[in-house]
Amino acid sequence: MKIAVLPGDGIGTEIVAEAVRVLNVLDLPFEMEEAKVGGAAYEAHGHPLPESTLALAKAADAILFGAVGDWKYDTLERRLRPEQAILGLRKELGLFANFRPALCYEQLTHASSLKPELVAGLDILIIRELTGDIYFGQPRGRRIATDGHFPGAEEAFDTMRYSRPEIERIAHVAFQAARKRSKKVTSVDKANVLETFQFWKDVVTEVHKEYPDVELEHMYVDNAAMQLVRAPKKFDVVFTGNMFGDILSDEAAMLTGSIGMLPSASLNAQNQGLYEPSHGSAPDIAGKGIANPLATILSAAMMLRFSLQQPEAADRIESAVRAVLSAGLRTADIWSDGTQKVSTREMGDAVVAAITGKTIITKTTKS
Ligand SMILES: NC(=O)C1=CN([C@@H]2O[C@H](COP(=O)(O)OP(=O)(O)OC[C@H]3O[C@@H](n4cnc5c(N)ncnc54)[C@H](O)[C@@H]3O)[C@@H](O)[C@H]2O)C=CC1
Ligand SMILES: CC(C)CC(=O)C(=O)O
Ligand SMILES: [Mg+2]
Repeated sequence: MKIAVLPGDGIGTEIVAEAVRVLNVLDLPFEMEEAKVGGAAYEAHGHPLPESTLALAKAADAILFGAVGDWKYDTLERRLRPEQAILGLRKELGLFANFRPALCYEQLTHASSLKPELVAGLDILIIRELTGDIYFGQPRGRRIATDGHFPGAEEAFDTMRYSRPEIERIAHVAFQAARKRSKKVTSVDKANVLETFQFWKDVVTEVHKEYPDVELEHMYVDNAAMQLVRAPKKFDVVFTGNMFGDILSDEAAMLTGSIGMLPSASLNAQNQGLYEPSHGSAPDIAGKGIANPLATILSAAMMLRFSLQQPEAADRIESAVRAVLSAGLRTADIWSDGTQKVSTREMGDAVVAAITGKTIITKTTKS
């Protein structure tokens, strides 16, 4: 089982180190190889996604990814910016299906910014199309406007587009995922304004005919953003395009307590996958040792289940995460009165201890 390990930038290196330690105690025949990506790769090789990193990712059974980006690269020309590495990997590997499960662990009900009763027991799955939409559409650029409100002025433009096969294949993923859950899909669009999303809605409605056992509702994205914080438990599978999914998944993260709790899997048609937390490189807390590694550790569990056919090992990781939360350990982002604040490393130590059957060290057990 070959795993490409791409930590990236900022907290990426800190959180991936913990996920790798967790994988290492599972006693499975992993072959892990690490490579630079994002700003780190730009510094070392002059490009955020060097050929060698891409080749490693392509040859691997699965990829464990941290995060890329830092404010200091924001003035680079776009093709050299760290974010192009993750976009490039998604495109080059055809990782069109992004799964972002948002689970509110019972121990974290009070860590959410919403009232506990709104999030207790929350278990929704965001399915986001990942290789199309305005993030990849061409043409894009800057030019002098020849029409519009200010002819002759500088302007910038991007292209939102989806083809029928792109929508069909991700719709099948969403309906099939819903079949394994509560059999309800909410397709989120902006069909009232955008032609791309009227087409999305039409195609999703057609594909739905093959899944009569699954309930389909359509919702405009502005309403979906509101309903997610009004009554999130009414959703089961939230299914949407690349940009809306990006935004709604960060919103959903807060239902679970923190963006540091939201794992993700990005799969291609061959079930090869890239596994990463849903958050970014968090330059504001990088190097402080306080980032929450659980989203990355839970992404490693998804990797074991989705790409490496090791469901029992995935269960072991997920049970260990529950155990450390039950023991009261919290990184700063999910800390509340009465719980014990721990560092990134200590959280990793605790998950490792829980997996290996050792006592999870808390302040209470120490004294
Ligand atoms: N897949 C990727 O590699 C992504 C990269 N980015 C990049 O990351 C950089 C920072 O972007 P932001 O908009 O600030 O988003 P971000 O997700 O990195 O951070 C947003 C906020 O959440 C906090 N946060 C994120 N992860 C955390 C964790 N594990 N534990 C505790 N707190 C955590 C941060 O401290 C920050 O306050 C940018 O360069 C951006 O382009 C952003 C999203 C995804
Ligand atoms: C850096 C972006 C391309 C990625 C992002 O925000 C995401 O996938 O959630
Ligand atoms: Mg995002």
